[in-house]
Amino acid sequence: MRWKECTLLLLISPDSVDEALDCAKAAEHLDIVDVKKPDEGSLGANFPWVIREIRDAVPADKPVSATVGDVPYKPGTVAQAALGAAVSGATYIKVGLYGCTTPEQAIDVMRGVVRAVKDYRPDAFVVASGYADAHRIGCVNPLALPDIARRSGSDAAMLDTAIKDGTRLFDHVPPDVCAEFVRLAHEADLLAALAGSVKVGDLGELTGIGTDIVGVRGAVCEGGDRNAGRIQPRLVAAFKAEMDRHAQEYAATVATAS
Ligand SMILES: O=C[C@H](O)COP(=O)(O)O
Repeated sequence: MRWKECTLLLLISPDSVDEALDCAKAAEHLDIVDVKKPDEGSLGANFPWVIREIRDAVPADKPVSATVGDVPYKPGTVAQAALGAAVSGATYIKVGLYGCTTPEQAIDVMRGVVRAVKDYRPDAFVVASGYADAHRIGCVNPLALPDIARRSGSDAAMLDTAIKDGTRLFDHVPPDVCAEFVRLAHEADLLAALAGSVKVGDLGELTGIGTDIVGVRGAVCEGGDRNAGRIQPRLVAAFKAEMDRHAQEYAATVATAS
C-alpha cells in the first residue's frame, strides 16, 4: 500500500484485550488496531500473548499493529522484539526510536527490524516512529524520520509524542512543519502517520496536511484520559465521523479550486 492509493486511516490504540473488544464493537469506524502498553511508555510494547488474543478478537479484515517499545540503540535486541510482534500476529510493526540520537543509529535499528520482520512476513508493514517532542528527550529530529524510514526500507514514517503530559503534536511540531514531514514522506513513497494527543479539533488541519494515518488513544477514551479512561466505541464512531466530514469538505474545496 502506497500513499497515492490511500485515504486518511484511523489507528486506535487499545492497551488490553478488553479494550480491543471495545474496538471490535466500533470496527466499522476504525482502520487499524494498534496494541500497546502505555504504562511502559508512549510506544510501550505489550506481551506477545496479548497481541495474539487481540488479533483473534478483532475482525480479520482489520490489520493489527503492535508497538515494539520506546527502544534503545540496540539493533539486535530490537530486531528480535520486532520479529516477536510479527510472529504474534501483528502486520504493522511500529518502533519508537527513543534511544537513537543520530539518524545513522536510527537507520541501523530500522534496517534490522525490516530484515527480521520481512524475512518472516514479506507483506508486513514497518513503521519508523520518532517523537514530536524529540527536543525534550534528545532523540532524532522529527524531520529526519522520512529519510530514516526510506533508507532502512521501512514503509511509513510516524511522529507521536514521547511525554504524555497533555502537550500535543502541534505544540511541538507546528502544522507547517508537520506538512513538510508529510511531504518528505510522500516524496520517499512512504506513508505518513501523525499522533500525539490529537483531538477532534485538530482533524481539519491534519486533513489539509495530507497525512495518511492519524493515531489516537486519549481522544477516544472516557473523559479524554488515555490512562484512567477506557476506549469508548461511541467516541471512536464520533471521531471517525468527524474525519469523514473533514475529508469531504477538503475534497469539495480542492474540486472548487481546480
Ligand atoms: O499511536 C497513537 C497513540 O496511542 C496516541 O495516543 P494519544 O492520542 O493518547 O496521544
